[in-house]
Amino acid sequence: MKIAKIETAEVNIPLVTPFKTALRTVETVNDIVVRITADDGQTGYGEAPPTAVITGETKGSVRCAIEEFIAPGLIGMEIENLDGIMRILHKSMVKNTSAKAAVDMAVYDLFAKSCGKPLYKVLGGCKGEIETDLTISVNGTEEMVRDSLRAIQQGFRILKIKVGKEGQKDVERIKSIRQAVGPDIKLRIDANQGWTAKDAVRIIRKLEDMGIDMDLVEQPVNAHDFEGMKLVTSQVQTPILADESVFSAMDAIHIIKERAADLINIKLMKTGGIYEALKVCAIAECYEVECMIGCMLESKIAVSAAAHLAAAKGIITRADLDGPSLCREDPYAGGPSFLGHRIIMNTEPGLGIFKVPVFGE
Ligand SMILES: C[C@H](N)C(=O)N[C@@H](CCC(=O)O)C(=O)O
Ligand SMILES: [Mg+2]
Repeated sequence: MKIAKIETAEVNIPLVTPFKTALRTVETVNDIVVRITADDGQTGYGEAPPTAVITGETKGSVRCAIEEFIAPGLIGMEIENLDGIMRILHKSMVKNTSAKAAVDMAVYDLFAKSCGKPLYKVLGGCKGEIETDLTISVNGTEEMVRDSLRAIQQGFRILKIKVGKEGQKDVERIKSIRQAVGPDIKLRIDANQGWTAKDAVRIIRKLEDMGIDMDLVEQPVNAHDFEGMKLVTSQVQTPILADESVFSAMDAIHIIKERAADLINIKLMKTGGIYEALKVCAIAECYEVECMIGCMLESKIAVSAAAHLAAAKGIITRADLDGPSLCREDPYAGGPSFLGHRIIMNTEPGLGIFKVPVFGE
Protein backbone atom coordinates (compact mmCIF):
# COMPACT_ATOMS: atom_id res chain seq x y z
CA MET A 1 0.00 0.00 0.00
CA LYS A 2 1.62 3.25 -1.17
CA ILE A 3 0.84 6.89 -0.33
CA ALA A 4 -0.81 8.27 -3.47
CA LYS A 5 -2.33 11.60 -2.41
CA ILE A 6 -2.23 13.99 0.59
CA GLU A 7 -5.00 16.60 0.74
CA THR A 8 -5.94 19.33 3.23
CA ALA A 9 -9.26 21.05 3.98
CA GLU A 10 -10.68 23.33 6.66
CA VAL A 11 -13.25 22.31 9.27
CA ASN A 12 -15.32 24.77 11.30
CA ILE A 13 -17.30 23.55 14.31
CA PRO A 14 -18.90 25.94 16.84
CA LEU A 15 -18.16 25.37 20.53
CA VAL A 16 -20.88 24.86 23.15
CA THR A 17 -19.52 27.89 25.07
CA PRO A 18 -16.45 30.12 24.46
CA PHE A 19 -13.23 28.39 25.56
CA LYS A 20 -11.20 30.74 27.77
CA THR A 21 -7.73 30.22 29.18
CA ALA A 22 -5.02 32.56 30.49
CA LEU A 23 -3.67 32.55 26.92
CA ARG A 24 -6.71 32.96 24.69
CA THR A 25 -10.47 32.93 24.05
CA VAL A 26 -11.88 30.83 21.19
CA GLU A 27 -15.45 30.30 19.94
CA THR A 28 -15.02 27.69 17.22
CA VAL A 29 -12.83 24.74 16.39
CA ASN A 30 -11.41 25.97 13.10
CA ASP A 31 -8.84 23.32 12.15
CA ILE A 32 -7.05 21.88 9.13
CA VAL A 33 -7.92 18.27 8.33
CA VAL A 34 -5.82 15.91 6.26
CA ARG A 35 -6.79 12.97 4.08
CA ILE A 36 -4.13 10.57 2.82
CA THR A 37 -5.28 8.28 0.03
CA ALA A 38 -3.33 5.10 -0.66
CA ASP A 39 -2.92 3.54 -4.12
CA ASP A 40 -5.53 0.89 -3.21
CA GLY A 41 -8.11 3.61 -2.38
CA GLN A 42 -7.91 3.30 1.44
CA THR A 43 -7.90 6.59 3.35
CA GLY A 44 -6.30 7.83 6.56
CA TYR A 45 -7.31 11.00 8.40
CA GLY A 46 -5.55 13.63 10.47
CA GLU A 47 -6.23 17.05 11.96
CA ALA A 48 -4.24 20.07 13.15
CA PRO A 49 -5.54 23.02 15.19
CA PRO A 50 -3.84 26.39 14.61
CA THR A 51 -2.81 27.06 18.22
CA ALA A 52 -0.54 30.05 17.47
CA VAL A 53 -0.08 31.00 21.16
CA ILE A 54 1.32 27.57 21.99
CA THR A 55 2.87 25.98 18.88
CA GLY A 56 3.27 29.14 16.77
CA GLU A 57 1.14 27.66 13.98
CA THR A 58 -1.70 29.20 11.99
CA LYS A 59 -4.13 27.64 9.51
CA GLY A 60 -2.01 29.05 6.68
CA SER A 61 1.26 27.75 8.12
CA VAL A 62 -0.21 24.27 8.71
CA ARG A 63 -1.47 24.01 5.13
CA CYS A 64 1.77 25.37 3.67
CA ALA A 65 3.92 23.04 5.82
CA ILE A 66 1.91 20.00 4.72
CA GLU A 67 1.49 20.86 1.06
CA GLU A 68 4.94 22.33 0.32
CA PHE A 69 7.32 20.67 2.78
CA ILE A 70 5.89 17.41 4.14
CA ALA A 71 3.72 15.84 1.43
CA PRO A 72 6.24 15.93 -1.46
CA GLY A 73 8.70 13.71 0.46
CA LEU A 74 6.07 11.11 1.35
CA ILE A 75 4.23 10.54 -1.92
CA GLY A 76 4.99 7.07 -3.26
CA MET A 77 6.28 5.67 0.05
CA GLU A 78 5.10 2.27 1.30
CA ILE A 79 2.83 2.59 4.36
CA GLU A 80 4.52 -0.54 5.77
CA ASN A 81 7.75 1.52 5.91
CA LEU A 82 6.41 3.41 8.93
CA ASP A 83 9.85 4.14 10.37
CA GLY A 84 11.12 5.51 7.05
CA ILE A 85 8.02 7.70 6.63
CA MET A 86 8.42 9.12 10.13
CA ARG A 87 12.08 9.91 9.65
CA ILE A 88 11.33 11.84 6.46
CA LEU A 89 8.31 13.56 8.04
CA HIS A 90 10.32 14.77 11.03
CA LYS A 91 13.30 15.85 8.91
CA SER A 92 11.10 17.76 6.43
CA MET A 93 11.34 20.95 8.54
CA VAL A 94 11.89 22.05 12.13
CA LYS A 95 8.99 22.87 14.51
CA ASN A 96 5.52 22.95 12.79
CA THR A 97 4.52 20.16 15.16
CA SER A 98 0.75 20.32 14.56
CA ALA A 99 1.20 20.07 10.78
CA LYS A 100 3.45 17.04 11.34
CA ALA A 101 0.94 15.54 13.80
CA ALA A 102 -1.91 15.74 11.29
CA VAL A 103 0.10 13.79 8.70
CA ASP A 104 1.58 11.39 11.30
CA MET A 105 -1.87 10.34 12.58
CA ALA A 106 -3.22 9.87 9.04
CA VAL A 107 -0.24 7.60 8.30
CA TYR A 108 -0.81 5.61 11.54
CA ASP A 109 -4.51 5.36 10.61
CA LEU A 110 -3.59 3.79 7.27
CA PHE A 111 -0.89 1.60 8.86
CA ALA A 112 -3.40 0.19 11.36
CA LYS A 113 -5.93 -0.32 8.57
CA SER A 114 -3.30 -2.30 6.66
CA CYS A 115 -2.97 -4.50 9.79
CA GLY A 116 -6.79 -4.85 9.99
CA LYS A 117 -6.90 -3.71 13.65
CA PRO A 118 -7.85 -0.62 15.65
CA LEU A 119 -4.79 1.61 16.09
CA TYR A 120 -4.52 1.15 19.86
CA LYS A 121 -4.23 -2.62 19.38
CA VAL A 122 -1.54 -2.18 16.73
CA LEU A 123 0.31 -0.01 19.29
CA GLY A 124 0.11 -2.93 21.73
CA GLY A 125 -2.71 -1.70 23.94
CA CYS A 126 -5.80 -3.30 25.39
CA LYS A 127 -7.69 -0.58 27.28
CA GLY A 128 -11.13 -0.59 25.66
CA GLU A 129 -12.24 2.53 27.50
CA ILE A 130 -10.64 5.63 29.01
CA GLU A 131 -11.96 8.46 31.17
CA THR A 132 -11.57 12.14 30.32
CA ASP A 133 -11.97 15.28 32.39
CA LEU A 134 -13.93 18.34 31.20
CA THR A 135 -12.45 21.83 31.05
CA ILE A 136 -14.06 24.70 32.94
CA SER A 137 -13.09 27.97 31.23
CA VAL A 138 -11.71 30.83 33.31
CA ASN A 139 -14.54 33.27 34.06
CA GLY A 140 -16.04 34.94 37.12
CA THR A 141 -16.23 32.61 40.13
CA GLU A 142 -20.04 32.23 40.06
CA GLU A 143 -20.06 31.27 36.38
CA MET A 144 -17.24 28.75 36.95
CA VAL A 145 -19.12 27.17 39.86
CA ARG A 146 -22.26 26.92 37.68
CA ASP A 147 -20.26 25.35 34.82
CA SER A 148 -18.62 22.89 37.24
CA LEU A 149 -21.98 21.77 38.66
CA ARG A 150 -23.37 21.35 35.14
CA ALA A 151 -20.37 19.20 34.19
CA ILE A 152 -20.96 16.94 37.17
CA GLN A 153 -24.65 16.61 36.28
CA GLN A 154 -23.44 15.46 32.85
CA GLY A 155 -21.46 12.69 34.56
CA PHE A 156 -17.93 14.12 34.57
CA ARG A 157 -15.96 13.10 37.68
CA ILE A 158 -12.81 15.06 36.91
CA LEU A 159 -12.75 18.80 36.16
CA LYS A 160 -9.89 20.78 34.63
CA ILE A 161 -10.15 24.28 36.04
CA LYS A 162 -8.59 27.07 33.98
CA VAL A 163 -6.95 29.82 36.03
CA GLY A 164 -3.82 31.97 35.71
CA LYS A 165 -5.59 35.29 35.34
CA GLU A 166 -5.36 36.93 38.77
CA GLY A 167 -3.66 35.22 41.75
CA GLN A 168 -6.05 36.08 44.60
CA LYS A 169 -9.12 35.55 42.41
CA ASP A 170 -7.74 32.17 41.34
CA VAL A 171 -7.66 31.04 44.99
CA GLU A 172 -11.34 32.11 45.31
CA ARG A 173 -12.26 30.32 42.09
CA ILE A 174 -10.71 27.00 43.15
CA LYS A 175 -11.97 27.22 46.75
CA SER A 176 -15.56 27.96 45.63
CA ILE A 177 -15.55 25.16 43.07
CA ARG A 178 -14.21 22.65 45.62
CA GLN A 179 -16.90 23.71 48.13
CA ALA A 180 -19.64 23.37 45.48
CA VAL A 181 -18.61 20.01 43.98
CA GLY A 182 -17.64 18.25 47.22
CA PRO A 183 -14.63 16.06 48.00
CA ASP A 184 -15.15 13.21 45.51
CA ILE A 185 -14.63 15.17 42.29
CA LYS A 186 -11.00 15.38 41.13
CA LEU A 187 -9.81 18.90 40.35
CA ARG A 188 -6.99 19.53 37.89
CA ILE A 189 -5.82 23.14 37.85
CA ASP A 190 -4.34 24.62 34.64
CA ALA A 191 -2.71 28.07 34.89
CA ASN A 192 -1.54 28.02 31.24
CA GLN A 193 1.72 29.85 32.20
CA GLY A 194 -0.24 32.65 33.91
CA TRP A 195 1.60 32.86 37.24
CA THR A 196 5.12 33.80 38.29
CA ALA A 197 6.98 31.12 40.21
CA LYS A 198 6.60 33.01 43.50
CA ASP A 199 2.87 33.57 42.86
CA ALA A 200 2.42 29.90 42.07
CA VAL A 201 4.10 28.74 45.29
CA ARG A 202 2.03 31.21 47.33
CA ILE A 203 -1.28 30.26 45.65
CA ILE A 204 -0.77 26.50 45.74
CA ARG A 205 0.45 26.53 49.37
CA LYS A 206 -2.52 28.67 50.38
CA LEU A 207 -4.91 26.15 48.82
CA GLU A 208 -3.03 23.25 50.42
CA ASP A 209 -3.17 24.97 53.83
CA MET A 210 -6.95 25.33 53.43
CA GLY A 211 -7.10 21.54 52.90
CA ILE A 212 -8.18 21.84 49.25
CA ASP A 213 -7.16 18.68 47.44
CA MET A 214 -5.93 19.05 43.83
CA ASP A 215 -5.03 16.14 41.54
CA LEU A 216 -2.36 18.32 39.90
CA VAL A 217 -1.43 21.86 38.90
CA GLU A 218 -0.59 22.23 35.22
CA GLN A 219 2.00 24.61 33.75
CA PRO A 220 2.01 27.23 36.51
CA VAL A 221 4.71 29.41 34.90
CA ASN A 222 6.06 30.43 31.50
CA ALA A 223 6.91 27.52 29.18
CA HIS A 224 10.62 28.45 29.05
CA ASP A 225 11.00 29.17 32.77
CA PHE A 226 12.60 25.83 33.74
CA GLU A 227 14.01 27.31 36.94
CA GLY A 228 10.52 28.54 37.85
CA MET A 229 9.01 25.11 37.18
CA LYS A 230 11.73 23.56 39.31
CA LEU A 231 11.15 25.98 42.17
CA VAL A 232 7.37 25.41 42.21
CA THR A 233 7.77 21.61 41.97
CA SER A 234 10.17 21.56 44.90
CA GLN A 235 8.14 23.90 47.12
CA VAL A 236 4.61 22.42 47.02
CA GLN A 237 3.02 19.06 47.83
CA THR A 238 0.60 19.02 44.89
CA PRO A 239 1.96 17.28 41.75
CA ILE A 240 3.10 19.74 39.05
CA LEU A 241 2.38 18.80 35.43
CA ALA A 242 4.51 20.21 32.59
CA ASP A 243 2.43 21.09 29.54
CA GLU A 244 3.77 23.93 27.36
CA SER A 245 7.30 23.23 28.72
CA VAL A 246 7.42 19.80 27.05
CA PHE A 247 7.03 19.43 23.31
CA SER A 248 9.61 16.79 22.33
CA ALA A 249 11.25 13.71 23.83
CA MET A 250 14.38 15.84 24.47
CA ASP A 251 12.23 18.33 26.45
CA ALA A 252 10.87 15.42 28.49
CA ILE A 253 14.40 14.24 29.32
CA HIS A 254 15.37 17.77 30.39
CA ILE A 255 12.28 18.34 32.57
CA ILE A 256 12.50 14.92 34.20
CA LYS A 257 16.26 15.01 34.88
CA GLU A 258 15.99 18.55 36.30
CA ARG A 259 13.01 17.45 38.42
CA ALA A 260 11.20 20.48 37.03
CA ALA A 261 7.81 18.70 37.08
CA ASP A 262 6.24 15.58 38.57
CA LEU A 263 4.10 14.70 35.55
CA ILE A 264 4.12 15.31 31.79
CA ASN A 265 1.25 16.32 29.53
CA ILE A 266 1.69 14.67 26.14
CA LYS A 267 -0.15 16.33 23.26
CA LEU A 268 0.21 15.09 19.71
CA MET A 269 0.19 18.73 18.57
CA LYS A 270 3.34 19.39 20.58
CA THR A 271 5.21 16.16 19.81
CA GLY A 272 4.45 16.26 16.07
CA GLY A 273 2.33 13.12 16.34
CA ILE A 274 2.29 9.56 17.67
CA TYR A 275 5.84 8.59 16.63
CA GLU A 276 7.52 11.20 18.87
CA ALA A 277 4.82 10.78 21.56
CA LEU A 278 5.82 7.11 21.86
CA LYS A 279 9.39 8.27 22.60
CA VAL A 280 8.08 10.56 25.36
CA CYS A 281 6.17 7.58 26.79
CA ALA A 282 9.32 5.44 26.71
CA ILE A 283 11.35 8.09 28.53
CA ALA A 284 8.60 8.59 31.09
CA GLU A 285 8.47 4.80 31.61
CA CYS A 286 12.24 4.71 32.27
CA TYR A 287 11.89 7.30 35.03
CA GLU A 288 8.44 6.10 36.20
CA VAL A 289 6.95 9.53 35.58
CA GLU A 290 3.22 9.30 34.87
CA CYS A 291 1.81 11.15 31.86
CA MET A 292 -1.45 12.82 30.98
CA ILE A 293 -2.66 12.81 27.38
CA GLY A 294 -4.08 16.21 26.41
CA CYS A 295 -5.48 17.98 23.38
CA MET A 296 -5.76 21.49 21.98
CA LEU A 297 -9.09 22.70 20.61
CA GLU A 298 -9.42 19.66 18.39
CA SER A 299 -12.40 17.84 16.98
CA LYS A 300 -12.90 14.10 16.89
CA ILE A 301 -10.21 13.15 14.35
CA ALA A 302 -7.20 14.41 16.31
CA VAL A 303 -8.67 13.54 19.71
CA SER A 304 -9.36 9.99 18.47
CA ALA A 305 -5.68 9.59 17.59
CA ALA A 306 -4.75 10.77 21.10
CA ALA A 307 -7.31 8.37 22.62
CA HIS A 308 -5.75 5.45 20.71
CA LEU A 309 -2.33 6.35 22.13
CA ALA A 310 -3.79 6.63 25.64
CA ALA A 311 -5.55 3.26 25.26
CA ALA A 312 -2.21 1.72 24.26
CA LYS A 313 0.15 3.06 26.92
CA GLY A 314 -0.01 2.26 30.65
CA ILE A 315 2.24 5.19 31.52
CA ILE A 316 -0.61 7.50 30.39
CA THR A 317 -2.69 7.50 33.54
CA ARG A 318 -4.76 10.64 32.97
CA ALA A 319 -6.71 11.97 29.99
CA ASP A 320 -7.74 15.51 29.11
CA LEU A 321 -9.45 14.62 25.85
CA ASP A 322 -12.52 16.82 26.03
CA GLY A 323 -12.29 18.44 22.55
CA PRO A 324 -15.35 16.57 21.17
CA SER A 325 -17.37 17.36 24.34
CA LEU A 326 -16.63 21.08 23.88
CA CYS A 327 -17.89 20.99 20.26
CA ARG A 328 -21.53 21.73 19.51
CA GLU A 329 -21.66 19.04 16.80
CA ASP A 330 -19.79 15.99 15.50
CA PRO A 331 -19.64 16.07 11.70
CA TYR A 332 -17.79 12.74 11.32
CA ALA A 333 -18.86 9.10 11.24
CA GLY A 334 -17.04 6.33 13.12
CA GLY A 335 -14.13 6.38 15.56
CA PRO A 336 -14.18 6.04 19.34
CA SER A 337 -17.46 7.02 21.06
CA PHE A 338 -17.19 10.16 23.17
CA LEU A 339 -19.96 9.71 25.73
CA GLY A 340 -19.33 12.49 28.25
CA HIS A 341 -16.53 11.32 30.54
CA ARG A 342 -16.36 7.90 28.85
CA ILE A 343 -14.34 7.34 25.69
CA ILE A 344 -15.08 3.88 24.28
CA MET A 345 -12.56 2.66 21.73
CA ASN A 346 -13.69 1.58 18.27
CA THR A 347 -13.39 -2.01 17.10
CA GLU A 348 -13.00 -1.12 13.41
CA PRO A 349 -9.47 -0.88 11.91
CA GLY A 350 -7.41 2.31 12.28
CA LEU A 351 -8.78 5.40 13.99
CA GLY A 352 -12.20 4.10 12.97
CA ILE A 353 -13.30 7.34 11.29
CA PHE A 354 -14.77 6.74 7.84
CA LYS A 355 -16.61 9.91 6.83
CA VAL A 356 -15.18 13.45 6.83
CA PRO A 357 -17.74 15.71 5.10
CA VAL A 358 -15.32 18.56 4.21
CA PHE A 359 -13.75 16.14 1.71
CA GLY A 360 -17.14 15.70 0.05
CA GLU A 361 -17.71 12.28 1.68
C1 LIG B 1 -8.90 21.46 25.45
C2 LIG B 1 -8.03 20.99 26.58
N1 LIG B 1 -8.81 20.57 27.68
C3 LIG B 1 -7.04 22.05 27.01
O1 LIG B 1 -7.27 22.73 27.96
N2 LIG B 1 -5.93 22.14 26.25
C4 LIG B 1 -4.89 23.11 26.40
C5 LIG B 1 -5.21 24.44 25.86
C6 LIG B 1 -5.48 24.32 24.39
C7 LIG B 1 -5.86 25.51 23.60
O2 LIG B 1 -5.68 26.66 23.98
O3 LIG B 1 -6.33 25.20 22.50
C8 LIG B 1 -4.13 23.05 27.68
O4 LIG B 1 -3.49 24.01 28.04
O5 LIG B 1 -4.08 22.02 28.33
MG1 LIG C 1 -2.46 22.89 29.70
